[in-house]
Amino acid sequence: MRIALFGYGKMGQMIEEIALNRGHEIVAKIDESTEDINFNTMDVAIDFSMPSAAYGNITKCINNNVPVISGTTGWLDDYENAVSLCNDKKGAFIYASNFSLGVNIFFELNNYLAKMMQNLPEYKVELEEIHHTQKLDAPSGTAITLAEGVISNSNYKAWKLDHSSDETLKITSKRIGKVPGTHTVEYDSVVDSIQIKHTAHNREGFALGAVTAAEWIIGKTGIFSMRDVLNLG
Ligand SMILES: NC(=O)C1=CN([C@@H]2O[C@H](COP(=O)(O)OP(=O)(O)OC[C@H]3O[C@@H](n4cnc5c(N)ncnc54)[C@H](OP(=O)(O)O)[C@@H]3O)[C@@H](O)[C@H]2O)C=CC1
Ligand SMILES: O=C(O)C1=N[C@H](C(=O)O)C[C@H](O)C1
Repeated sequence: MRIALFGYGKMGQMIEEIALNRGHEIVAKIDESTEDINFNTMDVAIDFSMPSAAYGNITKCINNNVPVISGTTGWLDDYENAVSLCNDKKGAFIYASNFSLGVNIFFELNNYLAKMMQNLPEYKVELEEIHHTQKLDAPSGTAITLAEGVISNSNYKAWKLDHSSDETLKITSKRIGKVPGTHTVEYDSVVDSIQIKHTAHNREGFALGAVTAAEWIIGKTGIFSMRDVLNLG
């Protein structure tokens, strides 16, 4: 498979290593906004760039009939526009806030736990995410997906960074050293607490998931998720 990398930073480089090990070819490494891209050379594009760049990269790929996998976070105000464009152009697109197998299992666990807790008002739920100090967005995309999972199974109407009320779910973001990504969901009551936690030890799981998604999307048309790729139901 001929892969173009949009974004050749920490994730782009890790994806390159895994893709080469799986027998793929990297045909472009794009690290800045440019008009000079030959879309005919690529079978699939993988975008791990920057919040300000992702939407532009994704739309260019869709407009040039290239299936696109995006893991960039912090651009979701434009997600529905990307979906509309992809549907209009009969393209193929996957966004995931987190491509790792472990986190996608954690998402399922979070939804299941939220359903069990939804009629237990004595427990108050909060989320925490910890990432490296270079991260540009807060809260993390993964924390937003977790919050959406809690919200869709509870009376909360929205999430809020660093604040909570009866209506808003609190997300705390911490930026520490080189932490690859740690997410915790905690239900706390006067008598006890229940915590579920995912800790990434490195970036390999994210990168392997993105390459797996790129392999999976070839030949397909539509908007997909990691649930589809991993066949999680
Ligand atoms: N979904 C998931 O599983 C994961 C998502 N992420 C997300 O992926 C994104 C990238 O993370 P990471 O690799 O750690 O970040 P880095 O900062 O290490 O890399 C981002 C790269 O994008 C480049 N870039 C800047 N502008 C453009 C552009 N217009 N087109 C293409 N590339 C551009 C930067 O170049 P320069 O330095 O020259 O500006 C940089 O090399 C983040 O949004 C992060 O949150 C990260 C890990 C997992
Ligand atoms: O920026 C990162 O590094 C990560 N970003 C993603 C997010 O915002 O959830 C995924 C992972 O946690 C690493």
